[in-house]
Amino acid sequence: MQSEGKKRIVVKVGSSSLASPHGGCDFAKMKLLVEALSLLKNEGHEVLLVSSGAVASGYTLLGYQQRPRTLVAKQAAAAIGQSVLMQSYASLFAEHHYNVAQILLTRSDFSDKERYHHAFETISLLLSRGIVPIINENDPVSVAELTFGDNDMLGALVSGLVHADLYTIITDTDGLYDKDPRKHKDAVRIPYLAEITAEAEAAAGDAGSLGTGGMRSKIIAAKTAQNLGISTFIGRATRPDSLLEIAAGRGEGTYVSGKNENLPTRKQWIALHSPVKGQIFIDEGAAHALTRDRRSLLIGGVRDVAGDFQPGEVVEVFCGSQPLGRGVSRYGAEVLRLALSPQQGVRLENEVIHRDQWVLVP
Ligand SMILES: Nc1ncnc2c1ncn2[C@@H]1O[C@H](COP(=O)(O)OP(=O)(O)O)[C@@H](O)[C@H]1O
Ligand SMILES: N[C@@H](CCC(=O)OP(=O)(O)O)C(=O)O
Repeated sequence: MQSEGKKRIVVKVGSSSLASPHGGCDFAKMKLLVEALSLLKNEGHEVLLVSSGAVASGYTLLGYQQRPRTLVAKQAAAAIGQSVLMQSYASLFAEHHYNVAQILLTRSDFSDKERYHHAFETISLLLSRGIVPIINENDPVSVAELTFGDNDMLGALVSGLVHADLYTIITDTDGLYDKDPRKHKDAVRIPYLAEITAEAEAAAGDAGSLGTGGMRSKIIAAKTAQNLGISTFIGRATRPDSLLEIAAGRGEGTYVSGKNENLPTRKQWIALHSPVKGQIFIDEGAAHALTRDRRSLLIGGVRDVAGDFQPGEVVEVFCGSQPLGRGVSRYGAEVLRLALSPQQGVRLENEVIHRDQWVLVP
């Protein structure tokens, strides 16, 4: 538990803020970043770093002149660059008397409930011992992550996992502009977003030469964090005290407010990570009970069942063609089908989905 005014902050840093434009890591940029992170820690905040830059730091050592395009070359570059990054972080943090730990994750580590839990336990112990966890995608073994994925989303999911107070995305631009500032001189910065509108999403464009996802992936990640109840900041860290300013709400960039309360871990897993094994179709009365009255789903409101799920697996719930949310079904598909058949006369003692095991679509 953090003491009054002390925050748990996840800081995600993009390749553009760590690597040199011609490949290899930029030690001056990393030194400044580590100083800024250490100042946060000196003030008693808990800090987790989600660091990109493995591919950008490794490709020249692999013998490439430019960032490689093929998946295997990116993976090999990441394998080299990741160890270069960690060596640099370890020695730079040591100057401030802090130790670091490396955690490499893939999406499948989140969808497996046990691995998800272990990641949480490990990170929690590291934080309680004052260590700085440094997290990246496990690029050499992940497939989708390197081609479509981005660390902006990984940072949002890690922020949810550890119930962060603030998610900070450090990039080479001071926030979201109404259009890409690289292409439009008259672009205007948006300092605060209460809601991520379609307009804001449309304004956010692609990456610069070093990054992967561009501003668009940052906005999508901020939307995920928002739905998990976590506020996000997007901007630069150009001075040692930049992160302190950002944590105090005075950063120059874009703040996106978190909606409602932090979503409990169990519900985060259902909403974002669980494999969906089937569908349950319900009538309007049951839809009201679930969405408006926050009640559990009873068999009386179930109209149809699709898929072949087992008890305890996650299903999507629809009213007609409208997706309403996801929940853990207490019963398997087979039993539910028997209960829906008037000839079988099977009665169910309990609710089909308990309200504590249910999340609405955002
Ligand atoms: N509307 C926008 N506002 C701000 N930046 C934008 C916008 N659209 C596109 N960008 C670009 O997104 C880039 C940041 O994304 P990216 O290169 O992926 O960085 P990182 O490596 O930090 O993840 C900026 O350099 C900027 O040019
Ligand atoms: N995991 C990859 C980075 C992927 C990524 O999202 O990069 P960026 O857009 O710079 O945050 C790496 O370390 O090179």
